[in-house]
Amino acid sequence: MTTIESEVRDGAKLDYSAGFGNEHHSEAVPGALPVGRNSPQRAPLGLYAEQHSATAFTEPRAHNRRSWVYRIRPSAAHPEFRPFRDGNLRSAPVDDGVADPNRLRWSAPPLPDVPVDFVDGLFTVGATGNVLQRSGIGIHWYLATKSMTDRYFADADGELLLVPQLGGLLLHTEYGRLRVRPGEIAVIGRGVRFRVDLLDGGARGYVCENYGQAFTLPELGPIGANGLAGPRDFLYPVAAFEDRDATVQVVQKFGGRLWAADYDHSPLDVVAWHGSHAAYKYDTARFAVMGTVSFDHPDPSIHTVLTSPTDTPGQANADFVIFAPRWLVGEDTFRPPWYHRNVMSEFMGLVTGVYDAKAEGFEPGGASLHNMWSAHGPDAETFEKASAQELVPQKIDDTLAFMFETRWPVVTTALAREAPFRQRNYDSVWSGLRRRMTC
Ligand SMILES: O=C(O)Cc1cc(O)ccc1O
Ligand SMILES: [Fe+2]
Repeated sequence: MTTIESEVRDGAKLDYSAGFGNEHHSEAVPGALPVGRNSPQRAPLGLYAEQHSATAFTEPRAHNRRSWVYRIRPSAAHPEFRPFRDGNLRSAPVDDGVADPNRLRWSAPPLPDVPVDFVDGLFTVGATGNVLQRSGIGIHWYLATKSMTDRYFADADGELLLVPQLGGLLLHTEYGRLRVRPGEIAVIGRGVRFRVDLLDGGARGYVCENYGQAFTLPELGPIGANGLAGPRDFLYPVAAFEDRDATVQVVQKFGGRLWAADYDHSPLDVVAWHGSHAAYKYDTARFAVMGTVSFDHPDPSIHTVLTSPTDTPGQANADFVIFAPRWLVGEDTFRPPWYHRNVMSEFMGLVTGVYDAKAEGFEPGGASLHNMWSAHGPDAETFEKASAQELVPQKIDDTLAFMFETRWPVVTTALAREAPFRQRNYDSVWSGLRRRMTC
C-alpha cells in the first residue's frame, strides 16, 4: 500500500490510499496482487487479471490512467444488456433541450416520498457536448431515499463527480469503499461499477457527469508548488470485495441511455488492484483557499479544485470550483463577486450556508445556471450592503458553494424548465438595482 489514511466514523473504520493520480496498489487478501508483472500465466489465488484502460494506451504519461484488477470472475462473464428505463436521466445532446440565454434558478428539489435509489433518483438539469464524442458534461441532482440493493451502476459515458448536500453515502466500488458526507466530494472513474448505500436514510446532492478528459488538478502557475487542493488529500479506496453468488441487476449508462443485465454474481469482486484509474474522495475543508491581501475580488479560477481540460489550453470542458470559508480583507474593494458576463457557462449549487453574492433565494440543495454570456452578479440587497459596509477583515464562514463551469453553453432539459421547484421570478433579484449615477 502507498500512504494509508484511516477514518473512523459512524463506528466503522475505513482505510484509504492517499495521493492524486498515484500508482495505488492494494490487496484485500495477502498475496492476491502479483509482483513484478501484471499478467502472470496464472494470477495469484486463482483470480482473473483484467486491465481497465481509462485513457488510450498511447496517451502521455502525465494523464494516462489505467488499472489492473484481480477478480473472482472476469468482467466479460455477463449476459446481454437490454435497454432500461431512463427515468429522469438525460444526456447531451438533450432531445427536448433548450440552450436558454436566461438566468435560471431552482429551489432544492424535494426528496421523493417513496423509496427510490441513487440510480432511479437521478434528475438531469442540463447537459452540453455529446456523449458519443466524449465531450461536454451532464449536470444532475441525485435524490435518493433507499440504498441500492441487488443493484449496481456504471457510467460508460463519463466519470461522476458527486457533491453530497444532504446525507452521507457509502460508495461500494469495484476498487473498494468510500464514505462521503456533505462537505466532501467523490469522483467515480468512468466505467467503474458501484452501488450506493445511504448512511442517513435520505440523500440529495449534485453530479457532474464528465464526458470529457478525466478531472485533474489545475496548474498552480505563480502560486507555486503548494496551495488549493493538495494531491495527498485525495483518498482512494483500498481493495474490498463482495464474494456473492446471487441474481443482481447491473445498470450501465452507455451512449446516453441506460441498459441493464441480470448477473449471477456481484460485479464488485476485485480482490486486489493497482493503478491510477479508480475512484477517490476529497474533503473540501482541506482546500487551501487563496485570495487577495490587497484589493479587488480575484477571478474565481483561484478556487479551482479539479479541472477537465480540452485540447484548447485554458478552456475547460469542466472546472469544479468551490467557494469555501475564507477571510475577506480587500481594501477599497467591492468584496462580493462582481457583475459579470462570461463566455464560460456557470452552474452553481450550495451545500450549506449563504453564498456571498445572493442574500436570499439561493438555497442549500438548490441551483442556478448562468449560461454563456448571461449577465449576473450580486442581487440588489447584497449590492446595497457591500457598497456601504465598513471594510474590516471579515470571515465568510459556515458556507460551501460550488460551480461546475464549462466552455460550452448548457442545454436545459424540459424536466428542469418545467420543474415546480424552478424559481420563475429569478430575474427580479436584480430588478431593485436602481440608477445611482450622481452627476
Ligand atoms: O457567482 C458567480 O457568478 C460565480 C463567480 C464568483 C466569483 O467570485 C467571481 C465571479 C463569478 O462568476
Ligand atoms: Fe459568474
